[in-house]
Amino acid sequence: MQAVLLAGGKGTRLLPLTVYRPKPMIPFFNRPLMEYILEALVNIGVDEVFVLVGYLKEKIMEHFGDGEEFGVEIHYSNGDNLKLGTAGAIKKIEGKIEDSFLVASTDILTNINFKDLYEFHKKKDGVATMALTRVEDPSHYGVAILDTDLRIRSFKEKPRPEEALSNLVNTGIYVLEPEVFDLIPEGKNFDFSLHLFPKILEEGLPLYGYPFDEYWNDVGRPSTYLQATEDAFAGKLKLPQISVGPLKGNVERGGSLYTGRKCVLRKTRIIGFAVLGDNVKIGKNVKIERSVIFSNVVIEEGAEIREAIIGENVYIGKGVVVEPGSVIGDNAIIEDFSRIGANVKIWADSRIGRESVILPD
Ligand SMILES: CC(=O)N[C@H]1[C@@H](OP(=O)(O)O)O[C@H](CO)[C@@H](O)[C@@H]1O
Repeated sequence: MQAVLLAGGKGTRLLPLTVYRPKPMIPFFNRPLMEYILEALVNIGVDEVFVLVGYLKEKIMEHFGDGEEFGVEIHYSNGDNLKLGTAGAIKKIEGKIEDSFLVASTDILTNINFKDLYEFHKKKDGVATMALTRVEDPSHYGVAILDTDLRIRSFKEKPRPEEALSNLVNTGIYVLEPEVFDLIPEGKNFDFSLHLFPKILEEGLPLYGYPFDEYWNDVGRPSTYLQATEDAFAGKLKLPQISVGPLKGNVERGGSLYTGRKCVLRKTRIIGFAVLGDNVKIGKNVKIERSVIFSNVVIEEGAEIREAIIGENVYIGKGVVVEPGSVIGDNAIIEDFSRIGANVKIWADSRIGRESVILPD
């Protein structure tokens, strides 16, 4: 079975974490995000994957290589997929697709049953099937309206609240028939949601919706990334090969901890959860609340990190306070007793001198 992974986007909403890594390489429980979806596809028998790369593609190609390590044959598309849009980029692999194929974004975490989705598509026999989930606020997504046979009757990308006629939204997961290639123009910017699906509907071709109840989260924003982390600890999002459990050792009780290799923690107070990458060194009396800290980070005595994401190779000095919603880019140095206010993004490679206060706009 063949699949296509969309991995070329710039990940703007996750800046500054995407300054030096593309979104599919953002660590989630210390593994690149894309590994989870790749593994789920391999588990249902996908044996050939085309990864459509663009922004910082070398990082993805270096990590996933020819796919052997992941039990799958991986090919990468060349060229500038950013200009072509999601659907325009798949046009390039037209000649290589033999049968119905799965397409998925790489910035999502989901427990969707891909096998069931694929079988649904085969049974309905449409030209495309879009996997759908229910959300409270559909205005950030593509919204579908289904008839009783689950055929999509209308689809609107990011509608205004008054235009959103359902709360069933596009999850960025599709099954397509090779005939959709005929609808995609060559070398032109063409997007799945903005162009391809509207065109399928316009031409009166059968497009089906597959609503599912299993976990799905778009981790393209810092808040949804932290929410997915919490959901994994709560067991709502099931992560294969990763067991997340309650605190052990000399870490104070009260929160959940997941660490990579070679981490050193002293008396650390965890509130909610903390996820650490490899080689994170944490000084005495540090307080971490509902935060994710990437690899090679040092956090000195008495610092307080609340609801934040801390990039790789960051140094956090003594008594520093990082307030909720903040994101600290790779290699940043935050010197002793500084305060990073709520929702502040500290750019990669920044240096914040001691006792500084960085406030939101
Ligand atoms: C233009 C486009 O591809 N829009 C998709 C896509 O939105 P982004 O804002 O591009 O992430 O992913 C959403 C699911 O995460 C989906 O609901 C929407 O239809």
